[in-house]
This record gives sequence, C-alpha cells and structure tokens, in this order.
Amino acid sequence: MNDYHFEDHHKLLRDQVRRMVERHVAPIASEIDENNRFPQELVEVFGDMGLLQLWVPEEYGGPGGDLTSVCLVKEEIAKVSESAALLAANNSFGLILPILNFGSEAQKRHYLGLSAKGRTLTAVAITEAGTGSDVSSMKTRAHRDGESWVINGAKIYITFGSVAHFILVFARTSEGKGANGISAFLVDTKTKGFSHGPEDRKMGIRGVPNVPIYLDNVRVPAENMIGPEGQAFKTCMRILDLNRPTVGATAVGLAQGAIDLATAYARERIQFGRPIAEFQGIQFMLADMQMQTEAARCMLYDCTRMADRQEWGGFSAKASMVKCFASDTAMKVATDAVQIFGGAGYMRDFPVERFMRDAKINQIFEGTNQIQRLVIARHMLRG
Ligand SMILES: CC(C)(COP(=O)(O)OP(=O)(O)OC[C@H]1O[C@@H](n2cnc3c(N)ncnc32)[C@H](O)[C@@H]1OP(=O)(O)O)[C@@H](O)C(=O)NCCC(=O)NCCSC(=O)CCS(=O)O
Repeated sequence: MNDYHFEDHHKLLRDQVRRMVERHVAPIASEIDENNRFPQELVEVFGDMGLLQLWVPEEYGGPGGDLTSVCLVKEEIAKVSESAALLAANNSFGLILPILNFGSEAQKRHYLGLSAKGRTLTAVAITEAGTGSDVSSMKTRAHRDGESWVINGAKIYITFGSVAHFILVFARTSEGKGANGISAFLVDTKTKGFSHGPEDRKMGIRGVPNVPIYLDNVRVPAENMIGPEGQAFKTCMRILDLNRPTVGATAVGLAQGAIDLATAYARERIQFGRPIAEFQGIQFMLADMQMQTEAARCMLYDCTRMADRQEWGGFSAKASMVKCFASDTAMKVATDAVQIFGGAGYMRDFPVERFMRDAKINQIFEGTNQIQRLVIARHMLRG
C-alpha cells in the first residue's frame, strides 16, 4: 500500500503498533468478543505505549500525536479487533479534544497531565432516551449552586461509561432556544450521585461496555465546566467533527482485516478441483472490496492531513464524508467477506462473522450516516 503523506514518525508508530497488535491484541480478539470481556490488560499496554493519550501535546507530557497518528493506530488495531481499536485513543473524545480546544490553561495542565500518565479512561455523554440525532433536545439539566453545578438526568448507550474515570456530560444550563443554553462538564465518576446501569447487550463491539448513566444531584465544582456556559452545543459539534475521522479509520482497518481474511481463505478453499480464488466471480468481489477500501483510506488520510495542517475550511463536511463513506464501505466489505467464506463465514469458528457484526455500529454511532449526509448536503447548499 501507498504511504500517503505519512512522516517518518507516523511510519515508526504504525510499525510499533503492528508488532503490539500481533503480540497483545490478535491472541485475545475472538475471546473478548465471545466472553464480552473488557480487556483491562490492554489499558496498561496501550497506556504504556502512549496510545490512550496519543493526542496529548508534548508540552503537557504527552506523546504529541496528531489526527493522522490517531487514525493510523486505530486502523492497525481494527484490522484484528474493532473493540480494541475503540479503546485506543480513548482519551481523545471525552477529554483531550474538548480540553485542548475549549479548556483553560489550568484545565489543560491538570487533565492533559493526568491523561499523559496513560491510565485514565474517559467517556462522553450526549445521548438520552429522547435525544439521539437531535442533540439540542436533551433533558439533562444543571443548575448553579454557589461555586458548584448540580447535574440531574440520565444518559444512555455510554461507551466505556462503566469503566471511565471521567465523563464529559452535556446538560442544559438555561432554557435558551435550540442549541443555546447547553454546557459541558467533566464529571469524576466517583462523585456522589453518579451511577451506571447494567451493560447493554449488543450485536457487536463486545468487550466494549456500553451502559446507561444516572446523575442524581451530582455536584461538580464550577471549574469543571469546559468552555463557556451555554455554548457547548458548538463544543459538541466540534469534537464530533474531530473524532468522526477516527470512526472512518476504524472502519478502514476493519474492512482491510476482512479482505485479508477473505483473500487467504479464497486461496485455500478448493471447489471444483481448484482454489476458489481462481474463479472470476470471487476475483471481482475481492477487487471491488479492495478498491472501495482504498478509496476510503485515501479520503481518510486526506482529511487527517487537513486537520494536522489546521486547514479548517470545509473540514466538518469532509469529516462526515470520511465517517459515512468508510463505514458504509466496511459494512459492504465485511458482508462480502462472509459471502466468500460461504457457510463457514456464518459460523463463529471463523472471525469474519465478528467483523460483519462489528461493522454495523460504525454506520450508527457518532452521528448516524443519515446525519452525516445531512451535514454534507447543508455544507454544499450553503455554497
Ligand atoms: C443534526 C446536527 C448536524 C445539527 O443540529 P441542529 O440542526 O440542531 O443545529 P444547527 O442549526 O445546524 O447548528 C446550531 C448552531 O451550532 C453551530 N454548529 C453546527 N455545526 C457545527 C460544527 N460542526 N462546528 C461548530 N459549530 C457548529 C451552528 O453554526 C449554529 O450556530 P449559530 O446558531 O449559527 O451561532 C447535529 O445535531 C448532529 O450532528 N447530530 C448528531 C449527533 C451525534 O452525532 N450524536 C452522537 C453522540 S456521540 C456517540 O454516538 C458516541 C457513542 S457514546 O454516546 O458513547
């Protein structure tokens, strides 16, 4: 494969991650899915390599990664396990991106410094029972009480919500119309009044705990508000824009992993006296799978380059294109990989059925692909 615009440090990181995946992720990938087990041991491995906290700048004690590094790491890990890829760069969405972009210097020193140690887990809480695509309809409320804010409400489907040390919680702090009046708080999950419910039972990404969380008079110090009061809808949109390419990266990795499995199987599987790889019907499928994945990869690393060069014009639409195109591609590619395996592909003895189950979530979370199309179309129509 082409090396795109990767710099030497990106290639070095990618090679280190490949070796780590072979040693630590590949041996447990099927088992964490089978047992729906959160791989705590990977927290240590990833933390020691700087992979949970990749995006923390060097001046705050972090590895100083960029969007390209985060995506390369996720792509490599997702070739073997989407669940493990979701754990990598865990601190980006819930802590690093909001604090780097909207936090005060004191918040940066404290939280980025903590993240840099490589043992912190975080989550983001936006979604509620009545609030999915329509973020501004959220019902969770926070009111000011002296030097604190007191939060009440419930959120659902919170990824890593049961293991996170800190959760970025979005709540309405005034009854302003629509997007106005929403604020963001970094909540320490040890705070009195915070709790979570039982784990959601999911089709895929097993080993990644998703839970409902409950905030019952959760009191947080005023300094835990991230960004200006009432303006966090924009914080939310901005961190989604920056994180959506990483969903694209996971999807590209998953698709490549499925292609590699299907290609190897097609070479080995004998029917009508020859490997099925010799049949044009299979060759055309494999070629389409690789072509679509390569197109998604080109789009992905073009988008990461934009971000790393701070070229923000049209970035939101570009991030939505990557998330949408790569995840639609991964779903199609994983389904075709199962088809190439035939009956064996439907069995749990082979990993491709897991890839097909895991692929689906990428079309749904961090904004459904219908929402991504809406963002893209709005950008086009604005001219
Ligand atoms: C549907 C949406 C794309 C847009 O929602 P709205 O139509 O309600 O809002 P707008 O009128 O477009 O915008 C209001 C306001 O915000 C500004 N804005 C909009 N987009 C951006 C942006 N990308 N960056 C900065 N600012 C932005 C816009 O200019 C307006 O400001 P003014 O009023 O003009 O000043 C949106 O609601 C959306 O993306 N929905 C999807 C939500 C989503 O992705 N949810 C997923 C949750 S997280 C997850 O799934 C992870 C799993 S988990 O929960 O653990």
